[in-house]
Amino acid sequence: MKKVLTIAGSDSSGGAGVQADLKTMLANGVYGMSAITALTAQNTQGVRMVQEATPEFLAAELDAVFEDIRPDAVKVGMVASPALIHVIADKLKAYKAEHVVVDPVMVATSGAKLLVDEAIEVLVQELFPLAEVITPNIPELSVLTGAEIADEFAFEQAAKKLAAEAEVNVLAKGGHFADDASDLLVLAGGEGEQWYRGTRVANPNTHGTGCTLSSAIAANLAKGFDLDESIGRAKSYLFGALLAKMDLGRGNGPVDHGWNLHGDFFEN
Ligand SMILES: Nc1ncnc2c1ncn2[C@@H]1O[C@H](COP(=O)(O)OP(=O)(O)OP(=O)(O)O)[C@@H](O)[C@H]1O
Ligand SMILES: Cc1ncc(CO)c(N)n1
Repeated sequence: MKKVLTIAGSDSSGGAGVQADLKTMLANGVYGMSAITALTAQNTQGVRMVQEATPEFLAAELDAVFEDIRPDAVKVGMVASPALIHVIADKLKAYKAEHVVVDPVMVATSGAKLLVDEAIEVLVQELFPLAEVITPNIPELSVLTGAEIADEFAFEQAAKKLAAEAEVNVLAKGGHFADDASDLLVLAGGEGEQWYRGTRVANPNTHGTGCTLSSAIAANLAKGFDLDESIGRAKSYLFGALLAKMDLGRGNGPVDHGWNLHGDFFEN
C-alpha cells in the first residue's frame, strides 16, 4: 500500500482541507496521513475562526510521521504563516520527501483569507523549489504574478511567467472560468505545456475541489504514475465527485468523495 501525507488545515465541515484530502486518498487507493497546520471552524457558508498549530507542534507531527511511516508523496495545502512554512521546508528537505504537490491556498471558496500576506514570499522562496508541481487557482495565479487574469490568454501568459520565474511546474486551475473547467500545466522554466480540457459540471457545490484535485494528484504520483497521467486521473476522479451531485449544507457544499467506492458496505 502506498502512503500519502497531507500537510494542511482542518475543515470542520469535512469538505475541504485535511478531511477532503484523506477521503480523496482513500478513494484513490492509498493510505492517508495528516499533519495539521491549523484548525478552522468552517462550514459551507464560511470560515468562522482559525487556530494555528505552533511551529513546534507541526514539527513534532512531521517527525512522528516520517520516522515511522515514510510517505511516498506529500500534499501541502493551507499554511497560514511564515514560521510554519519554514518548518515544513526544513522537514521536507531533511527527510528528502518525494513527489511534493503544493496547493498555494490563499483564500477559501467562501472568500475568507487563509494566508497572511507576508507568507506569500516565503511560500515562493522555500516551498516552491521543493514541489514537483504547484496548483494555483486563478486568484492565486494573479497574486503570484501580479497579472490581471480576465481571459484564457492572460491565464496562459501568467502560468508561463510563473513557471519561468519560479522554476517550478505549474498546474493553473481554470475552475473559476464560467464556460469550461480546463487546467493548464506549464513545465518549469516555461518549457512545454499541456491543457487538461474538462467539461464543466453544472453543480454549484464546489467547496474543496482544489484540495481534492491536489491530493488526488499526490495519490497518483505515489502509485507511480507520471505527472501528466496523475493530473489526468485526478481530473477524472474529481469530475465523478462533482457529477454525483451531492447537496449538503446551506452554502457552497462539498463534493462526493466516495462516489467510486460502491461495494457491500456502501449502501445506506
Ligand atoms: N463545475 C466544475 N466542473 C468540472 N470541474 C470543475 C468545476 N469547478 C472546478 N472544477 C475543477 O476543479 C479543480 C479545482 O479548481 P478550482 O479553480 O475551483 O480550485 P480552487 O479554487 O483552488 O478550489 P477550492 O478553493 O474550492 O478548493 C480544477 O481542476 C477545475 O478545473
Ligand atoms: C482548511 C481549508 N483548506 C483549504 C481550503 C480551500 O478550499 C479551505 N476552505 N479550508
